[in-house]
Amino acid sequence: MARYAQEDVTAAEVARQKALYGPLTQSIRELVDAAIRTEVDDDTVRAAQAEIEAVTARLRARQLEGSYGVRFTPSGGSRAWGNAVVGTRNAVAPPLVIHHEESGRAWSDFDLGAAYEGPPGLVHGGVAALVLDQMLGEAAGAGGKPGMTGTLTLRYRRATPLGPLRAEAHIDRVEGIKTYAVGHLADAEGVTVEAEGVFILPRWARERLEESGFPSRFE
Ligand SMILES: CCCCCCCCCCCCCC(=O)SCCNC(=O)CCNC(=O)[C@H](O)C(C)(C)COP(=O)(O)OP(=O)(O)OC[C@H]1O[C@@H](n2cnc3c(N)ncnc32)[C@H](O)[C@@H]1OP(=O)(O)O
Repeated sequence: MARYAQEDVTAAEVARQKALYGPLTQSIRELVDAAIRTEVDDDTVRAAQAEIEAVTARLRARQLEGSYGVRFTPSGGSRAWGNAVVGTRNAVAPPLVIHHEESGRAWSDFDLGAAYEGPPGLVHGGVAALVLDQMLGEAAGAGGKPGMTGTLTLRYRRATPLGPLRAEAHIDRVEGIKTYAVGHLADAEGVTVEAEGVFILPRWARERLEESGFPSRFE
């Protein structure tokens, strides 16, 4: 079963894999967008489907048993390459590159295309929640206070258009194992969705931290 794991891998190997899988993931994103928007004839669609199935079979020739998990590297970094928002190997993830500040701040400029639509031309509310959950969690982690989302509250102030967007978050306050973070999603006109959440270091992590120095911050 996938979980948090410590792996013995060099920085050069991580870089090699990133250079290999990053472009693969981007190609699959392009494929998803193309499948939504194509207007080619039926035979071309069927031929494309057969080719995609052949590629899928090739990739399945050798694969992990479960999901990717989160892997800690000897240098103290971590890889969450299957993550639904930032995973390097996850084409379902919006292409989010998140920047951090140790003061407990995170932000990202990104573009959401046709694959993230809810109402016509607008970002799906669940996708906005997905992005903001991660963004608030990253702010908590950047401040050295990571946790699982306990409660996340969103206010959709106005519709978010597909296209270029910015998400920002910061730690509002810390109360022991509970980190309160706030943030928002914005388009060029200003804020569209506001979020606040509490991120809690779960009991099992607290116990492991006490026992074996489980990393208390992610890099
Ligand atoms: C450089 C930076 C990189 C950053 C990388 C990191 C990125 C990561 C980003 C990831 C982002 C995405 C992340 C994801 O997607 S995380 C996935 C979505 N979240 C979950 O699945 C969480 C499921 N729930 C749990 O695991 C547990 O219930 C948690 C961990 C939440 C608490 O279980 P625990 O066994 O520890 O709880 P406790 O009973 O000892 O209580 C402890 C305290 O907490 C208070 N409480 C309990 N539950 C809630 C609640 N639901 N809301 C508010 N408060 C709650 C409780 O009253 C008590 O407070 P107090 O009475 O002491 O005051």
